[in-house]
Amino acid sequence: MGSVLGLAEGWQVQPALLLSLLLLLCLEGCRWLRGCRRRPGRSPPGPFAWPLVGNAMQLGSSPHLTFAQMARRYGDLFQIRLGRHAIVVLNGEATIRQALLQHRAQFAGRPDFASFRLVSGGKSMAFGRYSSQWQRHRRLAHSTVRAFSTANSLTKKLFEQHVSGEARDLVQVFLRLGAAGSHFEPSRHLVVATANVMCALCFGRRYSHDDLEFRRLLGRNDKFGQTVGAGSLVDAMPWLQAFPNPVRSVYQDFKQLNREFFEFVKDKISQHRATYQPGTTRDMSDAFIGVIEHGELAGGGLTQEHVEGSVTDILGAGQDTTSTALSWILFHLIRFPELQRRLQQDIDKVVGRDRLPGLQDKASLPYLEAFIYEMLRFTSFVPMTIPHATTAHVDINGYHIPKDTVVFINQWSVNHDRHKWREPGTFHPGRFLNPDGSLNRDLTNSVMIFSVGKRRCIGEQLSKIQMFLFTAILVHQCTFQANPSEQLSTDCSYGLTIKPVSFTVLVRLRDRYRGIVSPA
Ligand code: HEM
Repeated sequence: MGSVLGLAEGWQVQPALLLSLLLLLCLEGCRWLRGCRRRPGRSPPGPFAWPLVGNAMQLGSSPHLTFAQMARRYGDLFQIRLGRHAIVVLNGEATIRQALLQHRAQFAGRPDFASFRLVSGGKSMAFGRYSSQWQRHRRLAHSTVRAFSTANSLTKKLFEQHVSGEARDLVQVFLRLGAAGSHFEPSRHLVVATANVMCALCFGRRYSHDDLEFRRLLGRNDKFGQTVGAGSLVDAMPWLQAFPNPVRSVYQDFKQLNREFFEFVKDKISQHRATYQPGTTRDMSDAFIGVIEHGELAGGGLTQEHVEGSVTDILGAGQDTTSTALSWILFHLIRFPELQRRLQQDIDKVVGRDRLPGLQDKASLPYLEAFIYEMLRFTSFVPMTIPHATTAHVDINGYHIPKDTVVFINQWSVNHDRHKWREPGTFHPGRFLNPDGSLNRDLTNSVMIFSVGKRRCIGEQLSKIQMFLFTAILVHQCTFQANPSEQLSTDCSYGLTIKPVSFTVLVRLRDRYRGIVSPA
């Protein structure tokens, strides 16, 4: 009955819909013909773009791979169209560095996308357009992140304690879940663990792994990434919102999850405002309230809502990325048991069995660092940066790019460049070690996953500490095994971050209980 009614209603709106589509098609056709006639000689090359949809049908399920293929044909800088947007795609280390470092300000914009305006209550720094106010916002966000993590040895120690506490808790959760020798899905617990690290910094509190409301709040990271990731059709083809289709559903989920996430943060910030005491900084929320509402930036263009915007940005960006990194680390530990054994041997030799690994051990564990860098390179799990836009006309590689052009930056292409990496499709941590076993810093620095230039990630140092400590503590305490009834596949779901398809693990405590981590 419901479906018959639905069909009848559908038929009533269809003529209007068809008319609008036809009109759009005509407008697109005119624009396309004009473009063909007027295309200046120095426009970047690129594949033929169809009216209305442009190159949308060619992107496939992994646009970064498609772009790398297109780069072989058109060069490292080429142009595509998605719906009504001309998009310049940058590939390869030289071209990306030239754009983002030699023309920093010109490539530091963000597109004026409707979805971007919804993030963090419309006051997002990460998705905000480039301006002098944005620069003040970014400086403040960056210095606040540093002040609670790597600014000096004291803040570093405090941060280490937060991460180490979460890693210990995670070991207990894993041992509890695997107590009866059962396999379980680890990813959602990695999300809670990393979100807890960020909640400790932002609000001075953490949540239980069993807190269903917290888990629900964090459980839709994929919908966020599918909407704002490069190649998303949500903003490129706004007319897709006019009738039911998968793009519209993803966008509806995106709107709701942004609302809920922002409300969660807003609630915490209002509690902080109510109990705020000048001169006392309990956490990042207090730090933002202090500077924006009571300090030197009061009345300086950043408003109260920038407090909520900044904290939402940091909490959102901080948990999705780092938890995805940890998922890929576990994935590679079970995929390559021999590498896991080598990591355990190294850690046992340096740390012993009577204490947990800490940051002081980092310099003595080059293979562990190499393993993490190889995970970053191999997966390139933020394959494309958040889309950029040009803030002015710019000439690069002999091509002219007009102001306000959307720019996609293909980090994956840098990490899988055959001229730079031997067998880039092979997982081989040893590539990052010098012949004497030390870490090759030049090579680790050239892995591109945090972007470069004015939009470079502000959480890089903080997340590197987390990746090291979580991995070291998990591997020191536990052995991870794949589920023999599961085929481990390197397939992944594409978005702003690419995630492994769901997999389960078996976790065993390595030693008898020695009082470091309490038994399950
Ligand atoms: C392994 C973990 C992480 C990776 C791989 C990563 C990667 C990235 C990338 C690729 C961008 C986009 C840069 C661009 O558009 O050019 C970015 C931006 C950003 N990241 Fe991260 N990130 C990570 C962790 C974090 C953490 C822990 C935080 C929080 C402290 C954070 C906060 C941000 C913010 C606020 C931006 C926006 C910067 C801007 O637009 O100026 N990220 N990150």
